[in-house]
Amino acid sequence: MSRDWLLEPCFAIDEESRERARDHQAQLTKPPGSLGTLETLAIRLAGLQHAVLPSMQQVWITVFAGDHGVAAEGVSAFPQVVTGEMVRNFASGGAAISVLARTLGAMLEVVNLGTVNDPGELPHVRRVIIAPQTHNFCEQPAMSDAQLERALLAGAESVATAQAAGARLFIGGEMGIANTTSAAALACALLDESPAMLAGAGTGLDAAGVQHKAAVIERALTRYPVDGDALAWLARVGGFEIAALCGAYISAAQHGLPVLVDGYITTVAALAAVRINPRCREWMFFAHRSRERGHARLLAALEADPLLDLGLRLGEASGAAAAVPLMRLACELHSRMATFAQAGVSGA
Ligand SMILES: O=C(O)c1ccc[n+]([C@@H]2O[C@H](COP(=O)([O-])O)[C@@H](O)[C@H]2O)c1
Ligand SMILES: Cc1cc2nc[nH]c2cc1C
Repeated sequence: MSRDWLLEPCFAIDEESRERARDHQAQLTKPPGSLGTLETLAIRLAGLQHAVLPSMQQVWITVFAGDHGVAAEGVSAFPQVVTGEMVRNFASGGAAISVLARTLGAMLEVVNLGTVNDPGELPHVRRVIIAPQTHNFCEQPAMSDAQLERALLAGAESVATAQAAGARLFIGGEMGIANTTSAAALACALLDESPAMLAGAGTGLDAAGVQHKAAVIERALTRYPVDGDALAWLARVGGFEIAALCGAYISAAQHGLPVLVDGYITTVAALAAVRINPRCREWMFFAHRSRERGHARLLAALEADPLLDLGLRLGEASGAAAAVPLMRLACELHSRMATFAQAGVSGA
């Protein structure tokens, strides 16, 4: 299986639509710039969607789920069986993201990439079982190159389905017990940062638990050569769902579909995607600053200014879903407000 597709160029941004959207904003009945980020969101989206009046009606959410061998190191507050149990909960409509997606009228897909207690065939769950879990990366690389390529491609497949369904925004979420350990290890490798800076409480570790988690990451990282690109590090310490998100972000940018990045783990996947194909950064919006320690450092590395800061640390695309109404409001204001001329209001 090839990975050459990851380096294909990203879709062109329509600068003319973006500039016409900027001019349009200047004519709306408000002091210029007074709607702040609600203005710049609409202007950026115009360039990305190739439309002076962008739309945020059709939103697609994929939650990628996978289990992690490093869970055996006692790095999560919850047992590993929760990953598979939550896949079932996503499917039956009881999870936070199920409620959020229904409320937003967003399409929700779950991709099971491998869970230790496999919930089997379920409605709205696509099965791309790579293995029951990754290897414990303290002992051996988390996955083989072939497994990495399969996971990256699973992300691209979700983007293709989203686009065929008419989505104007792609949201990726994740579910995987111990995946904050995997994400932190990957971030430490990519940013040359210490585990103490980037390892946090995850699902709810206490201070001693976080210290243990940082020590596990420290020990794991010393197993591997210091060099290596983002793909090498994804295979060494990543997760199936993190790799799938990375593939989705790159594919979305290549196919002209803007993405809204969720929380800590998804931001690490976004960082890996940008390292692999830097122009995909232009297609990313960042939803929120997670409570997880290190997220601010990751956002800074991506020069990202997230829309919300609500103290969320759930994952499963919940923070991104919470930011969708703001993106919708930005589009509605942009396309429905009266201009000074239409309303007979005097300009400055
Ligand atoms: O997205 C976040 O910012 C976030 C922060 C902390 C935890 N999580 C979620 O919690 C799970 C991983 O936590 P842990 O402690 O098992 O590594 C995983 O399913 C994530 O979706 C997510
Ligand atoms: C219950 C539960 C739900 C989640 N959703 C995303 N990560 C999660 C982790 C746990 C533990």
